[in-house]
Amino acid sequence: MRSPVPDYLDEVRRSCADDGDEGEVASYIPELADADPERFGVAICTIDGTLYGAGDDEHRFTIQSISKPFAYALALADRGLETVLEHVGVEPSGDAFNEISLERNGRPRNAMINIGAITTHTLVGEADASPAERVERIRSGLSAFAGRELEIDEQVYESERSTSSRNMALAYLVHAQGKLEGEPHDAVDGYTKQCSLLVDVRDLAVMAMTLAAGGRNPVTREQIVPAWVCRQVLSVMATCGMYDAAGDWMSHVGIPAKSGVAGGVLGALPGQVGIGAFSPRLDEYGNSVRGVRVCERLSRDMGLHLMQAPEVASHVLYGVVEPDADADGVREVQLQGTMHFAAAEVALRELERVPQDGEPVVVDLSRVASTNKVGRRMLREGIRRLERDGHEVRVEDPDGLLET
Ligand SMILES: NC(=O)CC[C@H](N)C(=O)O
Repeated sequence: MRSPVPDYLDEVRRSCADDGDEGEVASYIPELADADPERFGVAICTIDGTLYGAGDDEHRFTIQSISKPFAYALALADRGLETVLEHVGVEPSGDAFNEISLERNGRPRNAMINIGAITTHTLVGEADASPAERVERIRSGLSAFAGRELEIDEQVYESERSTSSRNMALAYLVHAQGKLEGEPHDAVDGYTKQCSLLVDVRDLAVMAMTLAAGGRNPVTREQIVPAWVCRQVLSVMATCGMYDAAGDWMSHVGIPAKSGVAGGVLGALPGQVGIGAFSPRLDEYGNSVRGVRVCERLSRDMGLHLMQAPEVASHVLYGVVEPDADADGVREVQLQGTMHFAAAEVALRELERVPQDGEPVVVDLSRVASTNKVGRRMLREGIRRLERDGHEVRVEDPDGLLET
């Protein structure tokens, strides 16, 4: 059998291209104005590292603002949440990406808009790192997310550097507020290099899936940043990733995402999928028109909205064997599925129904696919209480789920 997924992705790409060619290629960075507006690629990466691509999926473009969540991730990993929060907030700005969005205490509102991203750039690496060391930490860190060595597009870098007065003004403003580490000029120069890293949509899909998989690159299997960092980054992406269109995006598409002015869009759905899309024409917010369309289609077709309530709790119980129905007369509670808080609560209610007759009980976990920390703790506590009530409890746990 040939998997239908590539055919589906091709079809999505084609229909999103057919839906019109609105939007304008970014031109405030002179080099970007030369981009071929018809280029259009899309890729998705699954949690086991399988990659599907369609269209111009190997065409390289500069990452631009999609570097922001990853630089934020590295800053969090290198300097810790507290230090990063002292310099950059986590509130949506509702403003355009290059606005002066400062809180009253002088802190940029979030790390997804330029003013916050330039500040975040200076927090990557050791506190006393030189500007060059910082850029290299970012280049190699983003490469680890992508699973290959990324390079800077020198032409785009030079082009943006020659027109970066606005970013320079933003950096000086943060500096004046005492929230910028180092010199404004170094911050903007390094940030511009960070934005000039070259990627294709396959890279974006892997980078997105790494964020969506708690920091483990699904292809290289390397743990790039701790899981708490990804949770923080995805939260800020969900609320601030699409600039002033962030609320509309979250309710409509429901996937934490980030766009860049070169035309890239990255979407990361926790635990499920990483999406990369690219097409240079931008809408009024600076988001790729076709990239946005692709994400809308994928979300709608595949049920990827983050706030779509999952069906879980009703399928926790595989069965209960009453003692008289079983030849050896032992009560058996058979569980299945994924044991997180809601599922374990259902399981505990079933254990609560076991009569206090001092008879042995089997808790069968052989059909349980996985547990998280909370699910494990709750099940262990249920078993402890059954034992305390005088039951001999045998736990069938062939995969050692309760031991980890
Ligand atoms: N939205 C973007 O992608 C902006 C990134 C660009 N390098 C800038 O700072 O203006």
